[in-house]
Amino acid sequence: MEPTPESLTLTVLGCGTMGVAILSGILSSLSSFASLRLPNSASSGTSTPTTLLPTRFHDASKTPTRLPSKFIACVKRPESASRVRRAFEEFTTHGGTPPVQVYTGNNVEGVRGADVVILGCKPQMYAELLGEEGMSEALEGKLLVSILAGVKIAALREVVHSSTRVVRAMPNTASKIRESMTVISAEDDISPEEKALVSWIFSQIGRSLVLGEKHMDACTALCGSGPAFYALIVEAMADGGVMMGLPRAEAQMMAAQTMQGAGRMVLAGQHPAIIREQVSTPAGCTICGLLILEDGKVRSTIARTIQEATNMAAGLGKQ
Ligand SMILES: NC(=O)C1=CN([C@@H]2O[C@H](COP(=O)(O)OP(=O)(O)OC[C@H]3O[C@@H](n4cnc5c(N)ncnc54)[C@H](OP(=O)(O)O)[C@@H]3O)[C@@H](O)[C@H]2O)C=CC1
Ligand SMILES: O=C(O)[C@@H]1CCC=N1
Repeated sequence: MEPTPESLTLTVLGCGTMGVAILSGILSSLSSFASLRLPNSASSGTSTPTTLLPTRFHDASKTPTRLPSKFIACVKRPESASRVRRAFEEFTTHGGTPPVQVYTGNNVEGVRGADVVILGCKPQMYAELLGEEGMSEALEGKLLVSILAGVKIAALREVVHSSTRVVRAMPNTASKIRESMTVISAEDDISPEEKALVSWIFSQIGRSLVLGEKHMDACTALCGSGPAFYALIVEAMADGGVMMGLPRAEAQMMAAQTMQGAGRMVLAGQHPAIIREQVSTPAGCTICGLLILEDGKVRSTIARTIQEATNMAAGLGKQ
């Protein structure tokens, strides 16, 4: 994927589980864009974003003028570099160009080559990474998008160059299949073009919305940790099916597809309480099951799970 004059280089500084998920989602989005491009636009030598972008969630009127088309991933260990390279193999171009350049132990170089940097290390490590010799200069004038749980914009600003703009985003592992829910938080120093770029990036890999930073810890619990919580519920539903004689694989698929269906009905505008009432036939089996859930305080347990995970998220990243 050759960069064009309008294109940007995106570096993921600390490319582990989330970095790979985000880059895979973006690469997958860009490859479906490439396959959708009209022949004459492909031969014109330009890659100006058009409404042909295959984004389910992006408002085309807010497409930034420059989009990422070159990618760098920074990791610490050589074995991670091999894992990251393997993860992106499927996006290798016909000419054999690797879709992502992987840097090991050379963060400053990776950031120097970037226009936009996604910070994807563990929360406790940001000061070490951003404090490396030469890093402040490498980040000068650039946009830094932190996906770190619990680390505030003000804390990040303290360790970067004064001209670096900092945005927070909280995506989840479903970025990889372009079904993330990402919450973005930015302050007043971020230009409309930069906001559009961050929204574009995360709308390639799912839905995104903007909220004030005071909500970020709750969003971390709900969106960031959410896949783990829902996975536990899917397992529990499947276990119930297995208990009643269903084969495991089929029970798991039924549980996951039914969860997706319920979620999509809510996204389509149905209130969860209406969904619940419509399924609950008088004297039927659904109301019987719902009462068991209420007896087990499942509603309160799940709500308190978000409460506790939010409190925990708030404490992450403390040195
Ligand atoms: N996991 C999740 O579901 C979510 C996580 N987050 C946040 O995303 C961040 C990353 O999480 P996750 O992807 O799970 O973590 P990982 O541990 O999988 O990834 C961290 C990455 O940072 C790299 N790294 C560590 N030290 C350095 C260094 N000195 N130089 C360069 N790279 C370095 C690691 O490289 P190496 O492998 O070589 O050690 C690794 O690739 C966290 O801050 C977390 O709060 C947010 C939403 C969801
Ligand atoms: O558990 C964690 O700390 C990270 C942040 C959100 C999801 N995983």
